[in-house]
Amino acid sequence: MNIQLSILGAAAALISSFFLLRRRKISRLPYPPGPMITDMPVFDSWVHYRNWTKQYGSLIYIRNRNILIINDLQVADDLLERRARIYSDRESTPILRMSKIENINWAIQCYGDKWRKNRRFFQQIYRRATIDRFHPTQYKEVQLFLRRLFTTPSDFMEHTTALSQRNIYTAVYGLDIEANHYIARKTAKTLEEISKMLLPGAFPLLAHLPWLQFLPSWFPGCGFKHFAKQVGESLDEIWSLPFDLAVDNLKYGKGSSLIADLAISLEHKGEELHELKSMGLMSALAGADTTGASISSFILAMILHPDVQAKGQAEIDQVVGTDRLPTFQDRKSLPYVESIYREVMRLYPPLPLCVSHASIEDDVYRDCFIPKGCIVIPNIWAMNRDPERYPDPNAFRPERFYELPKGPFTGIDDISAFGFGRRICPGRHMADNTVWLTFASVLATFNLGKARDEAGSEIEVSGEFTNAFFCHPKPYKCSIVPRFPSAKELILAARDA
Ligand code: HEM
Repeated sequence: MNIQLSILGAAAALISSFFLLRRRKISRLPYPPGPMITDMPVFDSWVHYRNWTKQYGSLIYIRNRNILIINDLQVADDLLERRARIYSDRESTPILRMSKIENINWAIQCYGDKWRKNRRFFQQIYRRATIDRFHPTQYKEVQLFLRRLFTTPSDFMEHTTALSQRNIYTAVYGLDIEANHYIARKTAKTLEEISKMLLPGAFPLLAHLPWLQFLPSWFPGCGFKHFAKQVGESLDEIWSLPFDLAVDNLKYGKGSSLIADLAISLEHKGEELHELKSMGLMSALAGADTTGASISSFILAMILHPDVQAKGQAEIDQVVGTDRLPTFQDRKSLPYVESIYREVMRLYPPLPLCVSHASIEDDVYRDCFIPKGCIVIPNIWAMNRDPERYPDPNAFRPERFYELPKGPFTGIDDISAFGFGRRICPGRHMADNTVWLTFASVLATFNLGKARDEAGSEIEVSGEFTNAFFCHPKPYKCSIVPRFPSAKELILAARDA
């Protein structure tokens, strides 16, 4: 017995000295090049990060903040996909810990069993094989969107927000929730606040003086404590409120829903019930703004590129005709529309800096040392504008996908707007369907153009985007008119479809 113990002890000592020696050896390697930054840029940071490439290359390490910025798709693929075991963690900052939102918002949960269970549960609902279950909701909501565009075209931005929110509330909770509903407003506000917490440079004082978190909230400079607490309470509320409504509706015979049906079947399983509620929360939180941003960017792109719009419309007229709306079955026959979709997602990724990943182990890449605990920022915006991969990268040119030898219908994971590796967006099949169907249906029925002022002159569109965590067009004006007389009938007839 004693001999066995000594052998085990010797083996353990050998293994730990091996790892110690290895760490010493690899930590002598240089870090990837990069600047020393006191305050990280908060606005247009993806542009700043891309501009650093000229000086430091596409892999940039900020040593005093332990932040790695990836500006290149190949590097993202090498690290976040192929070494996903190392790079699938999230950073747990003091502000996030204070808000206690990690417990139910698993998009920011650390890589571990809890996150794994939540994600597995979520994926069962949104996996590709069963994603068609959402088609009826998607048709219904897109048709409602068309009718609203027809009735009050100048409110198109509100209609876009409503479409992306309603799609989730109807599909998951069976609730008829408009954008001005308390739940929708609270969710949008909470998301805005959480995204503030996720910005690398957003709480500079706390980043420099982390011990401030232990002082009371009335102490000068500690207002962030109150903010964090209030975000935690808001999140709790939107975690429960729509869920309770959906369950009550089922109990009192007012209608069933995906989430309520599952809740009944999981009634006595506490942990799974928790995951179910988080599934609903995460759908609303992660799914609405991102989808809305893509649709808004599409409308803007069509105004600015009437030639592209006309080509998309011509393809639909030829393949679908003018007496019905496009369906998912038409998708594979509409390569130019697909190319428009891919180009919108390339140029205007709603989350230009993805959601930061973090590493759980020391690593060596291209002869450089990347330390454990490193925050990894995938700069999707820069990757999608890489001139080697996309010549003339700032031009909106769907032909770059249309003219590919294999055509535009490559896998959904080729759209790098959805992130990477084990953290890749698990709602992407749902998002892909909603966004595509909206683009195709709008092209089929409306002409989008610049609005005109009272004197009849075109109102210029700035083409500006928000520049913090989310990237979506700033408010702009637009003219939306049915393409031909029978388009009006098509839009209104869809009510009974
Ligand atoms: C156009 C629409 C969408 C875009 C561009 C988008 C993009 C993203 C991105 C970039 C991430 C981070 C991935 C990473 O860390 O590597 C993400 C995560 C996530 N998305 Fe989406 N998303 C969209 C729609 C949706 C929808 C509709 C849902 C739900 C139905 C959803 C649910 C989630 C969840 C739960 C996560 C967290 C995943 C995790 O941390 O493991 N997203 N999304």
